[in-house]
Amino acid sequence: MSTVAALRSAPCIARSSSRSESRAPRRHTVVRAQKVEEAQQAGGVAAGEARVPSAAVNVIDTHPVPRWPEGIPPAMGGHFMPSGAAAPLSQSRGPYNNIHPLMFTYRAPTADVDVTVYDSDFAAAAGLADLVAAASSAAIAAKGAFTIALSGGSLVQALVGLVGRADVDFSKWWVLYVDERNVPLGSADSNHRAAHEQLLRKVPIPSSQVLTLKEGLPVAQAATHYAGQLLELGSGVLPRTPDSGLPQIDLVLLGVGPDGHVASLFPNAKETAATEGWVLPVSNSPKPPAERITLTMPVINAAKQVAIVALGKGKAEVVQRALEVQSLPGALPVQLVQPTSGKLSWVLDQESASVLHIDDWAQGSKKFPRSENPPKPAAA
Ligand SMILES: O=C1O[C@H](COP(=O)(O)O)[C@@H](O)[C@H](O)[C@H]1O
Repeated sequence: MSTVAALRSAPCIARSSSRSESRAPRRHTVVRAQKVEEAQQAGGVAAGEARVPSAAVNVIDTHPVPRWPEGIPPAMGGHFMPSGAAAPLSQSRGPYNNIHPLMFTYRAPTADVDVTVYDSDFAAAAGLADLVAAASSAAIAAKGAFTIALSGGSLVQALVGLVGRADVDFSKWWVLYVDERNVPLGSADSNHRAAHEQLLRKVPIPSSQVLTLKEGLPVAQAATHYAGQLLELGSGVLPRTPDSGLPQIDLVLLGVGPDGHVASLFPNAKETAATEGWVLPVSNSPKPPAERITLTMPVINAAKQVAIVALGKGKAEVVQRALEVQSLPGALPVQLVQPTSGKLSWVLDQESASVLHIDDWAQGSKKFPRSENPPKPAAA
């Protein structure tokens, strides 16, 4: 197995075997992540090898045409031939050759990814609470405030582990929404309502520090208004990234839909490809309700830390696709979540991780697409 393949498949894996009554889950590190540069320093990868398709997952070359003289990278849906080389670029001129190839691009991740598998959803909620508490303490120590962006959907149920945490200074929190449905805040469809019921009403966060959607506006105006609220926070609470001037949220908590959507960034939607703007309107969400506002992918990726929380059997398939099968860019928005300089963590439980091939990762044998992997030798 080449080092390249090993590195491509080497997020930091930890399995938790916490008992449900324990707040601090026991963890057992199975694989330690190794950054490309570290491997190069250690002589594991020749400098030229860290190119496309490279040691990093989700890399797409964005050079002008001809872009992939050695074939479409597996990250773009190309595949390996039995020799191990990428399949050659197709010359066929089918009906789809008007697709704009640069609408979606993947970047090389700059940081390690860690994946933690907890024994149960309860243990995952406790682990998530630890992760949030640590991020909160670090931010408050650094700037006296903590900004956290919450998703809706099933994620909010995993936030219950935060209730009653005496080590968290909720008075310094600023709560934003990763996405929100353009409905009244009291609606059963409102992400704010769900977060309020599960967490916000149970912890002492000042209500003025919870940034909610302005009700009753056309969706485009609602998005602009929400972006305005973020701008008004000022850089003491919400610093800007030095290079791009994007807001740097301390912690973004994402759920992931079975179709791979995160926030309200849906597969192959134009909002998912947006490279500018902080908050966008979505007027035709394939998942009801149709009208939403959403942070953009660049804002999500500018965060100091991002955690993707996927729990339960219903998430098993998308988790496996996201972590083990490269999709065409944009087809699985969760694969576009690659913090520019921040850390990315996956929080899973046994059910959502049930179809992952984690043992293969430890051997560094993961190759995309999964079906191209050689069969494992039968156990003696
Ligand atoms: O519509 C939404 O869906 C996603 C995923 O929700 P889940 O219930 O399948 O976990 C969620 O993350 C997003 O915030 C929400 O608006």
